[in-house]
Amino acid sequence: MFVEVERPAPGVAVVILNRPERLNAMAFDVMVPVRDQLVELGRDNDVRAIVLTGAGGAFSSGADQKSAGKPPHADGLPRPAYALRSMEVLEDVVATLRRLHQPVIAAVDGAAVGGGLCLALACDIRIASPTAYFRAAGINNGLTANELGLSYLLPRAVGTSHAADLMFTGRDVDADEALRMGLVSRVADPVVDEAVAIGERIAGFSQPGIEMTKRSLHAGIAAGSLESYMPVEGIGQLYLRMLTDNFEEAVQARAEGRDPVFRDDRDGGI
Ligand SMILES: C/C=C/C(=O)SCCNC(=O)CCNC(=O)[C@H](O)C(C)(C)COP(=O)(O)OP(=O)(O)OC[C@H]1O[C@@H](n2cnc3c(N)ncnc32)[C@H](O)[C@@H]1OP(=O)(O)O
Repeated sequence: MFVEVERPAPGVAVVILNRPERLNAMAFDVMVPVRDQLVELGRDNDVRAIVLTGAGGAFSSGADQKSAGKPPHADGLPRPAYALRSMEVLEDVVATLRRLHQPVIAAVDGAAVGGGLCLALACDIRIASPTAYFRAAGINNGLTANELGLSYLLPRAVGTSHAADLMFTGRDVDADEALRMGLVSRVADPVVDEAVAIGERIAGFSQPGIEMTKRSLHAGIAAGSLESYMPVEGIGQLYLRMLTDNFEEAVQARAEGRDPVFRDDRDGGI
């Protein structure tokens, strides 16, 4: 199996790209099962946070340049249509990461190159090991550096100046520089343990609170204007306020000097 799923702590699943001999390159027999596993975990209400990582000291070296294999349902297609199907498989993984209810934490060790960088960017949180490095590699391959949403995701993560630097130069960014530019939020060793600890913390909060926060975060990043967006965000806050007692519990717990215990089922759901 080129994909492993582990459950190291309550509420936390770890999805591991597992083809270390190719630095977890994104062949179809890796990425189709990754997509399927993510969809499966998205339907599992006991999974409150997901960690995405790679086996053997690499996150992913991007598109498989040796033997990517065949995308599903592409037999007999002319070359341009075949190429489109191939991209769609990889794009679907990026879109799935974003669509999941649960926050996804990329735990990057070693290479996050080309499509591997895009996978990390599609996650909600990125953390790096001290030996992680990142490269927008399209340009190094004589192509464009626009792939799998990179030109959407990267400027939103690090700003246009850093994004342009990385996309036009194809240079490597090490973990410390990635931290400085905001490409990752932490450098930690062992990186997966840190990611699981973040997942456990997330799993302790209100489930709809976390889900709504993920929705709001990404809607906010993509919103056209602050003034049109604030009411949308506010409705999310009110929705939680009206449908749970969590806010009252948080205030009460603070007054009593204890940790709050959140319950999300006052009205038995919607
Ligand atoms: C839509 C998406 C588009 C894209 O993703 S475009 C980007 C595609 N990816 C790349 O251009 C990266 C290609 N790989 C590299 O540049 C280097 O690798 C690295 C910098 C990532 C790592 O270098 P080092 O640490 O020296 O390792 P190593 O000896 O080059 O690789 C170890 C084994 O892994 C295989 N491998 C590495 N990357 C890929 C890949 N992308 N596709 C298939 N195999 C790969 C190699 O060949 C080799 O294997 P062997 O020892 O048998 O020669």
